[in-house]
Amino acid sequence: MTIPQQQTGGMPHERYRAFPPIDLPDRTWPSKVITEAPRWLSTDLRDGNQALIDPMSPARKMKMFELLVKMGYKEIEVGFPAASETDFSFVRQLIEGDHVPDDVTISVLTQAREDLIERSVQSLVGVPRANIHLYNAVAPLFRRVVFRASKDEIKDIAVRGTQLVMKHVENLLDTTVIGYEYSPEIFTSTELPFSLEVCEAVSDVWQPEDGREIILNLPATVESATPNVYADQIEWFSRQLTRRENTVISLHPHNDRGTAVAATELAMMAGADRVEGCLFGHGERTGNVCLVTLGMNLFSQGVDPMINFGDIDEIRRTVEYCTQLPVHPRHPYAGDLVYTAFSGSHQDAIKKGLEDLERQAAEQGIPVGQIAWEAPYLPIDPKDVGRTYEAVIRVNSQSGKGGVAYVLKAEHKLDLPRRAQIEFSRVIQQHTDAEGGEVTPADIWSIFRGEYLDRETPLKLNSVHTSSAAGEKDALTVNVYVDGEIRTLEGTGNGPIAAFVSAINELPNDFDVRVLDYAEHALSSGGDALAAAYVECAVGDEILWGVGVDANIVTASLKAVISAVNRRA
Ligand SMILES: CC(=O)SCCNC(=O)CCNC(=O)[C@H](O)C(C)(C)COP(=O)(O)OP(=O)(O)OC[C@H]1O[C@@H](n2cnc3c(N)ncnc32)[C@H](O)[C@@H]1OP(=O)(O)O
Ligand SMILES: CC(C)C(=O)C(=O)O
Ligand SMILES: [Mg+2]
Repeated sequence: MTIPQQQTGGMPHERYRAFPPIDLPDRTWPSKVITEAPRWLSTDLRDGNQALIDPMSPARKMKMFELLVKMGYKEIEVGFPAASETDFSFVRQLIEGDHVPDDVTISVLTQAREDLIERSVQSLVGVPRANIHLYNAVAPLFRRVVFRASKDEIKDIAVRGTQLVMKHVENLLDTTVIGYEYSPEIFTSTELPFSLEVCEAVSDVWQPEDGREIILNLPATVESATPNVYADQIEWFSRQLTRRENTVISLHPHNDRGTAVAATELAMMAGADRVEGCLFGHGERTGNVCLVTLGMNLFSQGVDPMINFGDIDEIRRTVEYCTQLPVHPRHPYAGDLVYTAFSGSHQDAIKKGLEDLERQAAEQGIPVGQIAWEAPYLPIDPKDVGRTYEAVIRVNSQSGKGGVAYVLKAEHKLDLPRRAQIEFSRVIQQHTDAEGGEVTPADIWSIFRGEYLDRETPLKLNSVHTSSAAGEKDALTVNVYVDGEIRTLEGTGNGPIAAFVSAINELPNDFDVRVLDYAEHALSSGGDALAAAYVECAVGDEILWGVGVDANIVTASLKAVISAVNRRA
């Protein structure tokens, strides 16, 4: 057999260069395990907002702020107040309206320019605690193209900016505790020793000590390497840095390569203390790292994210309202389809998994919600984020018996025997092949009723008169409509079903019925309980299942026999 040879994609890949590896042979992060949540900072109102087609109105910003507070974020970057009157007045609105809880620190971003720093500081008057966040780009490309400045001049922008922050916050210090964050923008594309040199110089100015931390935020402003490179950069930086005990190393990953979550997690393993990101990965270009995915990834590993994602749909709806952008239906943990299985083998495994959890819970006498989660294809229990199981299993042309059976059991308590499941799933398959698309639970129920419960010809049970033991045998008298005409039938047999079958086999219609299998179960408990009966019959040369539901189990069984007969082609 010849293996087909791949052809060149024909694109100009030679214009791009691989990112060189970091020389760190004794790296320790690959064998670390994340055991606690980092300090989180939400930049939804800054980096997220600056990248929206339609930046948030004050009302939308307030909704976002309230959501972030409610979820548990304690550090929130609320804007770039020197950028616009809208941003400035939103910060004022938060402070003057007393919207910032005591345990929440807001921060504002500024370039290292005195007028902008001064304006940013003014925006914070009256808040008990806030962080000023200053940035300047330090990477070679930016030094050459944007700033046209030498390394020393770039370092000087950072140093001077820090001095200016300290100068301008002087007047606030009586009423406000001011913290400081510095970002060497484009950290990941900058020579590590130079980033370190700039950060050390900034720290020399700020003078961190016990009770006076500095946040050094090391952004992947444009993600340009594999996640392991970011981890190496963070481990290298963290090891070299002086005053490490009073420095918070913060990550600010963007998602240009689609690997921001992975890069963040590896960089956390490499020693970072803090993570900046946005809900659902909003932010410039492909966005900032997604705080929902990061938090829920921790949760799914048994680590408390220190954020409440318990009503994921409400969080998603609020973010969609604020950003006016939709969350993808397959977004991890939150998308419409992420706890949904369409394909047959997945549905089968999920159904068995959920039943197994219920069995374990019953055995241990505790609610399912207290059992350690382990279910095929479902990394977390959808109920933990406020979803229900109803939406888990959905049926289309790729679905098998398990999904259909699951819907009938979950929605109508009908627990079909295995071969009946196979038979009914073929009925559904005919429907999906003919119509295409998804079959909703309502469709499934209507098809099921039409197929098994609602057919009334040629037979329809009118009433069961007697069912009594007659010696070894059961005797039965029933009134049945046969082709619309009422008839009283009598029969005997080993049990009421056999008696009924012998009676209908006496009819001139030549039904030729034999019972092959039988199952029954209660549908509900209590005085008005219903029972379901399933009978597999040979009717002439066809093998057919019938289903009957009734308050009386004997009547349910007879209805099931009639159901099978009426389904005969
Ligand atoms: C990676 C990030 O997300 S960084 C945050 C980016 N966010 C934003 O920029 C949103 C808000 N910004 C704005 O609205 C505007 O940029 C403003 C109002 C702050 C400033 O606007 P302008 O004064 O028109 O300047 P502009 O934004 O074009 O800045 C370019 C100038 O600032 C300099 N500059 C850029 N960044 C910085 C910085 N961090 N520190 C100091 N100077 C800087 C540039 O070198 C350039 O200088 P030049 O004019 O001498 O060539
Ligand atoms: C301002 C900085 C932290 C930034 O947003 C980035 O580098 O992406
Ligand atoms: Mg950013």
